[in-house]
Amino acid sequence: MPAAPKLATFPAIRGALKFYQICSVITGVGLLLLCTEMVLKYTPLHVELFLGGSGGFLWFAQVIDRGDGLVSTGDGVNLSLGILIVHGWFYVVYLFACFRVWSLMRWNFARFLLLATGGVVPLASFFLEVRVARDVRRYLAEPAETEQRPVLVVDFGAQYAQLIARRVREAGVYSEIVPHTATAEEIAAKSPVGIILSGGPSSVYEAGAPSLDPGVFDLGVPTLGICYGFQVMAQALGGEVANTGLREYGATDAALTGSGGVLLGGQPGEQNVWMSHGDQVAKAPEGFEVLASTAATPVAAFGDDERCFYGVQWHPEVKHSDHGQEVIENFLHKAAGLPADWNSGNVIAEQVARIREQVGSGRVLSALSGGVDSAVSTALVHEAVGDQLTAVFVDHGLLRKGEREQVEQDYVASTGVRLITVDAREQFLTALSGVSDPEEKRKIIGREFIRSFEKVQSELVAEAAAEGEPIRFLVQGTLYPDVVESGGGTGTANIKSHHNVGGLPEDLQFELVEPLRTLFKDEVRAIGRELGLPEAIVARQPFPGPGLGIRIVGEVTADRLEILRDADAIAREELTKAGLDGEIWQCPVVLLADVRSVGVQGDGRTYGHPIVLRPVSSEDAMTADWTRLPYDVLSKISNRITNEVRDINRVVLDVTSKPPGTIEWE
Ligand SMILES: Nc1ncnc2c1ncn2[C@@H]1O[C@H](COP(=O)(O)OP(=O)(O)OP(=O)(O)O)[C@@H](O)[C@H]1O
Ligand SMILES: O=c1[nH]c(=O)c2[nH+]cn([C@@H]3O[C@H](COP(=O)(O)O)[C@@H](O)[C@H]3O)c2[nH]1
Ligand SMILES: NC(=O)CC[C@H](N)C(=O)O
Repeated sequence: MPAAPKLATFPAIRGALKFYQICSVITGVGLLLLCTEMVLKYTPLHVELFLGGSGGFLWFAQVIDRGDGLVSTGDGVNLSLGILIVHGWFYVVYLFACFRVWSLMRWNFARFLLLATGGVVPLASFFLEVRVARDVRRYLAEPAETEQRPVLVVDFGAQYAQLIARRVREAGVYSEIVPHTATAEEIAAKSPVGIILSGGPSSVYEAGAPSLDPGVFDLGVPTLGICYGFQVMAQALGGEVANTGLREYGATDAALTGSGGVLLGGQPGEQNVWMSHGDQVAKAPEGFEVLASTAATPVAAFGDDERCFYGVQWHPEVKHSDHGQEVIENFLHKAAGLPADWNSGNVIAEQVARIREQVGSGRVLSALSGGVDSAVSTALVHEAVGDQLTAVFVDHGLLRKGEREQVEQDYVASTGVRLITVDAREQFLTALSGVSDPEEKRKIIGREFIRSFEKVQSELVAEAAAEGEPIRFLVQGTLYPDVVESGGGTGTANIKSHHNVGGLPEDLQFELVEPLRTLFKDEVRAIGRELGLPEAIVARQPFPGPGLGIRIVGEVTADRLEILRDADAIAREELTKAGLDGEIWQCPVVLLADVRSVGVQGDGRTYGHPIVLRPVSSEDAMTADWTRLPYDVLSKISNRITNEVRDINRVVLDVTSKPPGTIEWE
């Protein structure tokens, strides 16, 4: 079955259905008239209907068969001929109406051909119209019942849009992010139960600053503005935003005005909030009550209970705001009245339904790396479509020691999914030969991944001798941070092209199935546990898809890979032995292959490469800190690597947080 239509197309689908229904009735009636006209003309009756002329207002004139064809004898307007011409032309309009519904609904081509028969088979258009209207209406009505209605986070290019969405989900309410360019109609089509306007780097009064379709404020949806979003709200609703020269960055004391209203009620009158702004709301819009202020910002929070509009100048989504999560929860539960009923169980039910709808009876390949993300996405799709799924693991030669065997044994043993391993070591190494630019490496790896999946799909099709129909769907364990870092947010910079997002080739033929695309790793782990995946898989530390390829600074060669693989195995073994696996997020081991330093080993001079240890702690990989590992563990790792791994004479520790560094070196 073709892909499911997008929510944003719902208004267009409704319009197209109405147009199609009108056209169906006209075409159906036209066709019946045409049939009647033909019966009258071509059966022994041999008459045609005329308007005006010698026979009166409406009359039948004989048609004479002269042997070489039928000849009209009437004068006036030949209605029979008119019906024929009008129906012919209107059939073109009818086909267009069918095409519109068909393409918006993304039905298959056979269905279009069926709809087209409505204009040539008597009565068919009436039956088809009933079927189409029922199917489309059922589809339009379904999401409200089966899909979670979201709180939409409108992204104004914020660093923290994803963090806001995450905090909302932590409060037990489903949340999605939309760009600020979304129109009121597109937002309405998602049936949001709340809207949160994010922060952003611009100033609302500057020309070209990101703005919001003013119609969004007329949708009657409870709305909370944060920082830039607070200022957008103030400006759009008749307040004033100005640059007074007073700025606040970091920890700031805020004082509630009175009880703080619904938004801040129950919180201490004086509290520490985290600010990051240079502009401020100089005047709250009509109907709003000021709820808090700081020394530099008289209007630091406001609310209009009647319209359920609220705003705060500070960032309640960051942990540094002492009562931040309470602000978000007050907005969601008390102001907007939303229950805390979203959890990983809902995600499973919803995603399973969505996947079934998207994939239908088609066959699916799932890119399985053995990591948490792909293990969970594969398990979800397996739950949805069972044996239609085949998992594919690519051994690209950039894996760690023992990884291939682990994936082949662990995953298959615990899930029973059919797994195909592709040996693409040669292919990847050849493609990477001579390349040392990180982005170029990532793009090559992304492309070779897809080429490997394409190879498997043609082999599978050939194996099943399956009417030659290609496998169109490819499952990837893409998470939200992969999308954002690849520049997939609105106005967000491309930090690095994650192979599964920004590194995909332009000629990609697969339709992607990415059920985890809006989620963070810890949310994905919760879903994995809910699906019954073993802890050994769910708790695995992340390992990037491009593997050791982006941990060799310099050209990737078989020899360098072997060195890095040995060093990595030692670091992992010692960290596990010391019981530190649960404490760190991951510990990339990086080979500075294009760097050499002088050393002394066995009384002789060495000129070897350094290895970098990068242990990091993180909540979601969007930010990270370097992990303070015990010295004796570091010392053990360093000793073993310099002793046991050839060509390595130095081990260094990376003590950079993210930002400014990223977790991986490339
Ligand atoms: N060797 C591989 N074979 C097949 N697919 C892969 C491979 N490596 C990565 N992928 C695909 O790319 C996606 C992104 O990789 P990524 O490393 O972010 O996720 P992961 O490996 O599943 O999980 P984790 O980040 O926890 O290691 C994976 O979810 C998977 O779909
Ligand atoms: O599947 C992936 N494909 C990639 O191209 C990629 N690059 C980084 N990572 C992993 O993502 C997290 C954040 O890494 P960075 O701070 O280096 O961006 C860390 O957990 C990294 O290991 C990747 N995962
Ligand atoms: N963090 C923000 O949203 C900042 C908003 C705006 N640019 C200001 O400086 O006030």
